[in-house]
Amino acid sequence: MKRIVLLRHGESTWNKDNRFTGWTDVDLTEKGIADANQAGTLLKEKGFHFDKAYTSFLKRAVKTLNCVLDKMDQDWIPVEKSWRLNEKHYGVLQGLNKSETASKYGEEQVLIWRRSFNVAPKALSEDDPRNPKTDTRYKEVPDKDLPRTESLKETVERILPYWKCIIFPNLATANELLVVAHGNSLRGIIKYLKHIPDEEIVGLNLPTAIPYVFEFDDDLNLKKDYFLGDPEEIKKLMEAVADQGKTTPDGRK
Ligand SMILES: O=C(O)[C@H](O)COP(=O)(O)O
Repeated sequence: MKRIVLLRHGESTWNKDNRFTGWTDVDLTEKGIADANQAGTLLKEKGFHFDKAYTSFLKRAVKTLNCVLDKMDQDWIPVEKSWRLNEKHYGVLQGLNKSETASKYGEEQVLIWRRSFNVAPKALSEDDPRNPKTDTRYKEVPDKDLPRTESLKETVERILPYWKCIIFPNLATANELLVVAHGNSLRGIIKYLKHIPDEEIVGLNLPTAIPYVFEFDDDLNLKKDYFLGDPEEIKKLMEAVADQGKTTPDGRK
């Protein structure tokens, strides 16, 4: 049996503030660090031994990975970072509060921006200081590949070459791989792995720092997938993520 664990980063400062983040490079909160440490402890308890780990160019994912590996005493394993594992680019929504955006444009519209497959938010203008072309970390990436906004479809299109050519082929020799990334970049990978139809992906919300295990047989066919943790608790966490796009995200009337 071979396993790949997908892990969304721990709580970030903009998760806490309920802001659209995308490619903005915000840090983990104290809680986010604690969440990441807890995920590492759980993975260690469950006996995982990763051959290699992958993460994005964004510090909330990189730091989560570092916490996890430290808790597992596996700091030494090879780690590869790729811009292709970055979060979905949220265009001009980046920095806006999700509830305030729902009050202004409606919850339905925010759901489309957050969870639909085909719709992308309005793109950053070329002269916007947040345009990734001005960020030195992406200097090796051809400008045509650098997003100013993305739908989930476009996010999947930039991730899949990396998944198919770099990550997945490793399972031929490795037994266990870890991928630490983001809510929507991981939704894209999960959609691909589980053949989730476009119209059903809207219902998938990933909680922060909960390991999601994918088991493959020796012919690399997917056999089983499951979250590590209490199913009731995970369901509540997923609902809370979905509710972030409501006008009253904490359930107040
Ligand atoms: O970019 C973001 O805002 C988060 O990483 C994911 O947000 P979402 O759950 O609103 O897509």
